[in-house]
Amino acid sequence: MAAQEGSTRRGLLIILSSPSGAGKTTLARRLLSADPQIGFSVSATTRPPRPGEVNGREYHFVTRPEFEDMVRRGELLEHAEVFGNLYGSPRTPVETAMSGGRDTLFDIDWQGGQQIRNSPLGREVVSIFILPPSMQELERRLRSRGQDSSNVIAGRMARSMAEVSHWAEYDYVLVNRDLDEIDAKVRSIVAVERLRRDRQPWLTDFVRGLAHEFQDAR
Ligand SMILES: Nc1ncnc2c1ncn2[C@@H]1O[C@H](COP(=O)(O)OP(=O)(O)OP(=O)(O)O)[C@@H](O)[C@H]1O
Ligand SMILES: Nc1nc2c(ncn2[C@@H]2O[C@H](COP(=O)(O)O)[C@@H](O)[C@H]2O)c(=O)[nH]1
Repeated sequence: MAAQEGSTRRGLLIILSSPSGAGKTTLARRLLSADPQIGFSVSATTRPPRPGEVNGREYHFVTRPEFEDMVRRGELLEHAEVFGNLYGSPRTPVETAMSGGRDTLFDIDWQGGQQIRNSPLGREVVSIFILPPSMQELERRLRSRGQDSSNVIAGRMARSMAEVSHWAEYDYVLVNRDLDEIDAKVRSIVAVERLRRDRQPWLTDFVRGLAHEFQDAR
């Protein structure tokens, strides 16, 4: 029987990083609603919830001791301290999705990106860094989000170039000027990455089938 297209592909790990406020969360929501093959990695964090955030949807909100227990038990694929809070990506949902051929989207900082890239799962990583069109626009976006105090916004702006300094570690780097434009670019990246030869293991059997057919016809 002919090999089935996509039958044994491992899911991609799509990592989005950027300075805070450049638009990762907004972009992630768009991608997830447009593509049912992609699931979101819901991080654990010790940060308190923002208005409207729901436990288990945006984040798993945990205490510092609970987070440290998760680290000790090896339950996190990566973890890092960002803006004074702990954040980490739970391992089990990602591994389950990967082996079921479903892709996972991460909204994580450069430290998390580095850890996953350097892990045994690194082969399946597609990493995308999002730049703001200008620092002035970045600050405007942080303010317009209306969810952080002036102090928090000042702290995030102060650390923004430290995050940007890791841009060259990523496979793709995009400037988020227009949401429709960047959304289309990210979707193209995902589509092309799914088509890489090493992500289509069924092709080996398919080509073997072509060879048999060729022999039989001679
Ligand atoms: N292309 C864009 N043009 C104008 N506003 C945008 C654009 N992209 C995102 N925004 C707005 O900028 C604000 C910050 O975006 P978002 O929360 O997605 O950033 P983020 O990178 O996820 O930040 P954080 O790292 O803090 O979670 C939001 O109010 C969002 O609506
Ligand atoms: N290394 C990780 N970074 C993470 C994770 N989840 C989120 N983040 C990053 O933290 C900052 C701040 O996020 P916010 O929701 O408090 O604005 C942002 O850069 C996120 O990408 C994680 O699991 N690991």
